[in-house]
Amino acid sequence: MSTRIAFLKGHGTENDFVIVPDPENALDLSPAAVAALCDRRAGIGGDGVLHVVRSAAHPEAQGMAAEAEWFMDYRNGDGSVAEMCGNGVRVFARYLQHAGHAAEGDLAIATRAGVKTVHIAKDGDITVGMGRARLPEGDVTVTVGEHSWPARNVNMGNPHAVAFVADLAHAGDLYTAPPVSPAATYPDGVNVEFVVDRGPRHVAMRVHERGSGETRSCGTGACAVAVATARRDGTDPAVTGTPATYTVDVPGGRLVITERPDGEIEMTGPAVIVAEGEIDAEWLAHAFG
Ligand SMILES: N[C@H](CCC[C@H](N)C(=O)O)C(=O)O
Repeated sequence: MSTRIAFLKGHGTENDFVIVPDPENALDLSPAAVAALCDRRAGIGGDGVLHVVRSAAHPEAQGMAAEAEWFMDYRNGDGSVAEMCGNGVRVFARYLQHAGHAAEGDLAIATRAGVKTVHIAKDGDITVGMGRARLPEGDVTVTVGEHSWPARNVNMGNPHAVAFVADLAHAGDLYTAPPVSPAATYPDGVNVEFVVDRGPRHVAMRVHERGSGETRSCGTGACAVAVATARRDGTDPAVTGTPATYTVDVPGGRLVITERPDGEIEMTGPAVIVAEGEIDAEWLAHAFG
């Protein structure tokens, strides 16, 4: 029998991930291997992979090792690398707790968008310090079939285009990436969110994620949506001097986003480890070429 590789399956508001613990960064997780793991028929299935590596063992995280012992090497389901994954950080923290590497309370996690502070609460919810949003000047345009909308360009470490629509059904089937123009705005692709109002400080969204397609939830996307909505509503905390908290309903559940007057954004939501098992290393090495 060939070597076995441990994995776990987890999700945060049904944004689901294959977790691959690899403290010494010994595995060669090629884009093809990631796509094989995420394949929902021939693999384990997931929107992405959380490769769990000690920061000191990864060239992109060594500089953060003094601050954060663990590095979330996040990959999208198509094998591409993304700067940040909000739901992924919560599930990553839950894995560290599950594996005995973290307890309730605060911990720091290294990511490609810098070190994120995480709080694991007694009630099980996890809060992530997501940092500040960047909102480059100028709207972009999102198109689905006959419909086009202006959209806010919001960067949460990764790129987002946030469009306010009258009905989430107008986003269509989201099987393919909605065209965003000018395309040059996002040379490396973009996550596209569609938003409707549900009440005061309460919205609902759908998302087409770069590298994963339509997902049931996007943590960085929910933050981008909350920030864009606060600008639309005139509740920008930097202007009002008071924090703005928005409830963001995603198809897979609910996230709560608070932006503070200093621009720092906190996201709170659930994270669940569903299963654990072993992968045949031979299969992974040859899956999908
Ligand atoms: N697809 C995203 C990364 C994952 C984001 C999402 N799953 C989240 O929870 O933030 C991108 O390529 O920027």
